[in-house]
Amino acid sequence: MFQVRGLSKRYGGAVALDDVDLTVEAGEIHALLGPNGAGKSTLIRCITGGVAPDEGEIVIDDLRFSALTPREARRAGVGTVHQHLSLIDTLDVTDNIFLGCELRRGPLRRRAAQRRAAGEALELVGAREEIAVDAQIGDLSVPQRQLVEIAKVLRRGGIRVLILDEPTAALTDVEAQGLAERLRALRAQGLHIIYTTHFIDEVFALADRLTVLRDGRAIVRDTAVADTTPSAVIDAIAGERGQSAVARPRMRARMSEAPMLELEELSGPRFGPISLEVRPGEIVGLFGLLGSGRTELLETIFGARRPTAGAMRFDGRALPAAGPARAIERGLALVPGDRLRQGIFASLSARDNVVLPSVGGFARGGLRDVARERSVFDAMARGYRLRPPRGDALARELSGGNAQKLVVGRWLAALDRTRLVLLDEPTQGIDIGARHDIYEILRATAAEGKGVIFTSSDPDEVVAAADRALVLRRGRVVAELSGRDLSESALLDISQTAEVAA
Ligand SMILES: Nc1ncnc2c1ncn2[C@@H]1O[C@H](COP(=O)(O)OP(=O)(O)OP(=O)(O)O)[C@@H](O)[C@H]1O
Repeated sequence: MFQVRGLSKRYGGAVALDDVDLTVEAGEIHALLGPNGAGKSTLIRCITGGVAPDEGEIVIDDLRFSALTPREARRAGVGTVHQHLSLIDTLDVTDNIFLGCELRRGPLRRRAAQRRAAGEALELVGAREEIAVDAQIGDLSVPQRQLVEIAKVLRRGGIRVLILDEPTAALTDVEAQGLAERLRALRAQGLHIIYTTHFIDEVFALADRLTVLRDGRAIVRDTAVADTTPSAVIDAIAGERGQSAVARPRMRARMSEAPMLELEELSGPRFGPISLEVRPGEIVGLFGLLGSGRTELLETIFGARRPTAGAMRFDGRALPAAGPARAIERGLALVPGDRLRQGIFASLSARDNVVLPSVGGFARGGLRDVARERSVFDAMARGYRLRPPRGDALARELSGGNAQKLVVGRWLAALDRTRLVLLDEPTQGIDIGARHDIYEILRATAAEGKGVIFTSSDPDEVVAAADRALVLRRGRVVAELSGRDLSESALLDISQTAEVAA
C-alpha cells in the first residue's frame, strides 16, 4: 500500500502542493504529470524525505508519516532515481553501485563480493549481459547509465516504492522503449512505481494510471490510462490553450539564398568532419543523442572550443575560434544544454537572470534602465508561461522547467543583436504547452531573417520545429531530411539503421 493523503506545502506565500491525494497500487506504474511549477518535484521530495509537508500524511504499508527524513524514507523502502544522474564517470560500475556503502571486512574492501553483488543488481534490471561490472561509467550510453542508477537503488534491497524523475528526458524513443521494458519487469515484481514525465505518448504506452497536478492540486487523480485520452490529458496539463497550442499551424519562413553560416569539413572534439550551411530565416534541427557530438559542434561554432580541422564562415567572413565574447559581437548566441551548471545564477532574481546579458544594451547614461528591463522580462514571462511570473522571485525558488525557461528566454531579450541562435536541447524538461510556445518563438525568430540551429533527441520536436534536420551519430551526419521527407518515422528509421550499422 502506498498513499499520500491531503498533502500541502507552502513556500512563503506560494502554494506548491494543495491537499493532494495519490494512491499507487503494488505492481502499478503511476505517471505524475503537470506543467512546469505544478508541484511534481515538491510532491516527490515529500515522499523521498527532502521536504517536510505542512499538512497531510504519507502511508507506506502500515507506517504513517507526517514528514519523512531521507533516512526514514529509505528505511520504509522508498528508492529514487534522480534526473541528474549521480554516477561518477571515472569509476567503474561496481564502484559506483557501492559508492559510500562499500562492503568491508575490517579495513579491507571486499572487491570480489562487491562485483558479485553488482552483477546481481544489474540482473534485477535485466542488464547483466549488457553491462560489465568493471566497465567505466564514462564509456556507457545514457540509457545504460540509467540502468546502473536503478540497479544501484535496488541493490539496497527492500525497495517497495521506486520513484523516477523524468527518466526518459534524455533518451530517444527507442531507448525509452528499452527502459519501459525494464520498468514493466519491475512492475511485475510488485513494486509501486511513480515517474514524472512531459511525454504524453509514453504515458499511454507505459503507465497504468496517472495523476495530473496543476497549481499544486491534483486536477486528474489516480485515473486509469485506459479511461482517458491523450488529448484530455494535454488539456488538463496545458489548460484551455492546450490543444489549440499543439495544433497551431506552422509558420514557414521565406529563406534567402546566400548562407549566413558555412561549415566546411569542420572537425572538433567528438565530431566531424561536418559540412553545413544555414541560411537566414532557416531553422536547422540536429537530431542526435547526448554524446553524438551535438553539444561540441554548437560550442565550436560559438567559439568556446577550437576546431581541429576545416573552416567556418559567418556572413562570408572567417569565423575564428576567438571565444564566446567575439562570437556574441558577431551576432551569435548559444543557449547551453547543461543549464544547471552553465545557465542559471541561482541566487539572482528571475528578472536579472533574463536581462543580465543585455543590461549593457539597456543602460542609459551608465544607469540600468529598470523600466525597460521590467517590460522585457514581463514579455518573456508571458510568452513562456513562466510560473510564478514574478521578476523578483529568486531563480533557485523556481521549478526545474521554469528555471530552464529563464535561460532560453534570456536570448529573447538579447535577440535584437543576435543573428544566429544556437540552442542545445531547448525544451528538455519544459512542459507541453510552453514547449509549443518555444517552437513559435523559434519560428518568429526565423521569420525575421535570423538563423536557428537547435539540437534535440525528440523526433516529434525536430519535425514540429525544424525546416531541415541533420541526423547526427557519433559526431557525423548520417542523413539530412527536409520537406516531405522530414517525418518522425524517417528520423527514427535512420537513427535505428545507423545504430545497427555501427
Ligand atoms: N525552495 C523553494 N522556495 C520557494 N518556492 C519554491 C521552492 N521550491 C519550489 N518552489 C515553488 O513551488 C512550486 C512547485 O515547484 P515544483 O518544483 O514542485 O514544480 P514541478 O512540477 O516539479 O515543475 P517542473 O516540471 O518545472 O520541474 C513552484 O511554483 C516553485 O516556484
